[in-house]
Amino acid sequence: MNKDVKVIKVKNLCKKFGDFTANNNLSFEVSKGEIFGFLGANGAGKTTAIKILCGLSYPTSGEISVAGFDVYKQREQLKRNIGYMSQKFSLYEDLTVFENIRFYGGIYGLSKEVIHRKADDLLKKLDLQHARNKRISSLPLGWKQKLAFSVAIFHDPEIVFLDEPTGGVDPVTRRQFWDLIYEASREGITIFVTTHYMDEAEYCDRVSIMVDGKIEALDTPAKLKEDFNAVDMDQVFLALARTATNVE
Ligand SMILES: Nc1ncnc2c1ncn2[C@@H]1O[C@H](COP(=O)(O)OP(=O)(O)OP(=O)(O)O)[C@@H](O)[C@H]1O
Repeated sequence: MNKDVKVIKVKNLCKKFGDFTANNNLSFEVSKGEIFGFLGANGAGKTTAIKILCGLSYPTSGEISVAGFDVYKQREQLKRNIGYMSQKFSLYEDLTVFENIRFYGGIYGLSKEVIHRKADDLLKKLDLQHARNKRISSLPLGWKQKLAFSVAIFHDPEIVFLDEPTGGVDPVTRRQFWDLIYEASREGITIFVTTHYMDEAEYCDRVSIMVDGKIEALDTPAKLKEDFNAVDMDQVFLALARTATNVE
């Protein structure tokens, strides 16, 4: 990780839907190659913030740049320099493995030659050569997710946004998925990930925890555990949720 290079800069981000404030004055920075966990209970405001960081929705106010691009004025450049994967939006089930790779590679403007070369390398790395011409719908969920992640970074983006990428898969497959995340991070890709699995929160370099639209804690998992006198991230998370309930 290169701590000097900040690839995400967020200052006083607010997002309102009418009278309701979904993101309340968020400020944070993410370094190049960092694995940044973006946690919060259901409805805390994570997806709202991710949509803004991906250039899909405008903030109500705040200064935000992603991969060096302004989220108000440079949305198209921003989108070309990021990758995105979620549990819901992922690969086309009716297309084959290779057709999906070719489709996404084409969207990002990669040439036919580059797509073929990189697809060969990718399928070899994932040990999925035999599945090249199989429809996505016929693959196990764990393979789909690894493939979806690899496709999301196929165009070598600066940052990849992962919105609950491992929902519904078993712990062993999730661990393998995280090996791919570590590898991408070592290659300099910044990882911005949301998850409801607290063991995954432990794998992050830093974690922010949002409660009711506000970031209530942000640090390394080790420091958060120390601050909250907790044995694991589950306890940290619960302590914050409890504080929020008491305030109400
Ligand atoms: N377009 C919208 N109009 C009005 N309210 C919205 C809109 N989008 C989101 N919200 C509200 O903003 C709050 C935050 O939603 P958001 O989807 O960002 O939460 P989340 O942390 O991603 O939750 P989850 O973990 O369930 O995905 C919720 O109360 C939601 O109902």
